[in-house]
Formats: sequence, structure tokens, C-alpha cells
Amino acid sequence: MAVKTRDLSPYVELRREQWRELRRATPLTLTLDELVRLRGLGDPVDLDEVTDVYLPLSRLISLRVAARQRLYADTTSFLGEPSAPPVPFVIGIAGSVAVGKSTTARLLRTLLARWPDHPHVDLVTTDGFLWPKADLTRRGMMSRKGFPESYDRRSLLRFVTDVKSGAPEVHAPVYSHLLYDIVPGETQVVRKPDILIIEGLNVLLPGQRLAVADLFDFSIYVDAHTEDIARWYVERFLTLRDTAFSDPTSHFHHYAELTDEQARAEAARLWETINEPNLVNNILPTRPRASLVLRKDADHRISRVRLRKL
Ligand SMILES: Nc1ncnc2c1ncn2[C@@H]1O[C@H](COP(=O)(O)OP(=O)(O)O)[C@@H](O)[C@H]1O
Ligand SMILES: CC(C)(COP(=O)(O)O)[C@@H](O)C(=O)NCCC(=O)O
Repeated sequence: MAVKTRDLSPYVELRREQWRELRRATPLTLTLDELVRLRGLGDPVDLDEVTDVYLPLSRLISLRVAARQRLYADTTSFLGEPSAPPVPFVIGIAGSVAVGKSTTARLLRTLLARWPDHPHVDLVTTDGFLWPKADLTRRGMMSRKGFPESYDRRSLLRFVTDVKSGAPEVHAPVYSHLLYDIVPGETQVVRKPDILIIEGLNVLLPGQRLAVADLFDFSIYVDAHTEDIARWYVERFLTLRDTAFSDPTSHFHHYAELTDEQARAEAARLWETINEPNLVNNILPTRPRASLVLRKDADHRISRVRLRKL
């Protein structure tokens, strides 16, 4: 009997109207005020999107956390070892600069923490693992920020391994957009969370040996057309010019004086020379590896969800 090629796909793609049915009885535990505080600059995500997209997603992840715990328990019993506390469940969130990963990550952290089975959820962004400015400068990589080689990938892998191994306290370095550098001496401390979310451009990249992506129990790729993301990047640059860049201590303070036209041209240049090549050459090729893809339309609205079944 002939099998339709479509049936062999490892993915199932659902329109938002189909996906939202999978929420079942998951309650909405987020208020509009909280949503406004969580969403990123220029991201118009509303409570409908939380209900339609994020509640089914938090239900799916919660099911996967329980399944993961059963799997670990089975392996422990197979090995004849005494039962151990559950291993933190690790979620990776990938996608381009300016696609809205941080909003997705913050929303999920908040929603997942409201499930009684896994209340302790930590979120770490990979910018803390960028090499310090002095190192990037010395190695001629200042215009490669966000490219795979601009990160201390070994430290990132060590960090996630330590969290998964149940270390009582693990420290992550912290990045500041204001300084455009790692903040000396500052760390984010992670203490045995039930769930750890790792958000960053390149988190799904495979490595020659073990890569951080190999430690993920679930991963999300936030996706949109490249032309749409380019436009969001330029719009956000204009907003930053009037907000963050106007701070005299900002590394980008010189941008605060730009006219609209100059700011658009500079943002387009940064997009075309740094962020677009990184998206096309490094980030987009990792999309097929994600457990789930959130697909955004030109207005930022999530219209489709692709789930990996196999
Ligand atoms: N130069 C900057 N100054 C201050 N904040 C910034 C700057 N660039 C990006 N951000 C903020 O950093 C966060 C991460 O941005 P980005 O890496 O582009 O990912 P995404 O837009 O997918 O969340 C966003 O909240 C964004 O508003
Ligand atoms: C800090 C970033 C590399 C993103 O870091 P991430 O947390 O995704 O690893 C990025 O937001 C960035 O600042 N890129 C530099 C080029 C630019 O400013 O557009």
C-alpha cells in the first residue's frame, strides 16, 4: 500500500485555531498588568495570544516534565541506584535577534511557575556567556557579537551540566546592554530549579562534541520571515534611540542624536552586516532541531505552531 509522504513527516503543523483547542482546562493565571510588564520592547503580545498559544504550550511542557521524571526514575531503578531527587528539566529558546525570544521566555517562566508540580523556574539568557568586550576586541570579533564564536560555549555547557547534575548553586555571568559588556563580578545564581530555561540566539547549534542543545529536554524556535524581523529590528532601534540610548552611560549614547533617517540607515547597516548573516548562516539552520516552532506573522502575531512528534 502506498504511504503518503506527508505521513512520514516528523512534524505536525497546526494553525493557531487548532492549537488553542489543546489548552483543555488549563487556567489563565496571568493578568494584563503582568503581561505588560513581561513583554519586550515593541512586542504587542496580548492576553488572547497567552490563552491561545502559551497556555496549550505550558500544558504540553508540564506533561513532558512529568514524563521526563518518570524516565529518570526508570533509569535509576534499572541501574539499581537509590531514588534521587528529580533532575531539572531544561528548555532552550532560540531564534533571531529582535524576533521576541525574551518575551516568549519570560511568559513561559511565569506560566510554568504557576503549575504546582514545578513551581521553581529559572531563566538564563546566553548573552552572559559572550566573551568580554576586551577579549572580543583583541580577537577582532566586535562585529561578530552573537555569532557562535563570540560565546564561551564551554562555560555555557559547564553551567547547564552543573544545574542538571543537581549542584546546589550554579553561577552564570551577566551581560549589560548598557555597558555592551559582561558586568564584572556580577552573577546570576541558579539553585536547583525544577525547570531551567536557556534563551539565546544559538542555543540549538550542534557541537563537535557535546553541545548545550544536547542537554535540552524541550526546545522552542521563535520564527518569522527575515524581512519582518529586519523591520522589527529597525523599529526597535528607533525606540531604543529615544529610551536606552539616551542614557549618557549607554555604550550607544552617540546614537541618541541621530535623526530618524540616520537611525534607520544605521540600524539597517547593523542588521545587514551582523544580525542577518548570523540568522541566515547560523540560527535558521538550527530550526529543524527544535521540539516546537512558533511562527509569527508580519504583525508579530503567532499564527502557526509546528511540533516535532518524533
Ligand atoms: N542595545 C540595546 N540596548 C538595550 N536593550 C536592548 C538592546 N538590544 C536589545 N535589547 C533588549 O534585549 C532583549 C533581547 O533582545 P534580542 O537579543 O534582540 O532578542 P529578542 O528580541 O528575540 O528577545 C530585548 O528585551 C531587547 O529589547
Ligand atoms: C546580546 C545579543 C548578542 C543576544 O544575546 P543572547 O542572549 O541571545 O545570546 C544581541 O542582542 C546583540 O546585542 N547583538 C549585537 C548586534 C546588535 O546590537 O544588533
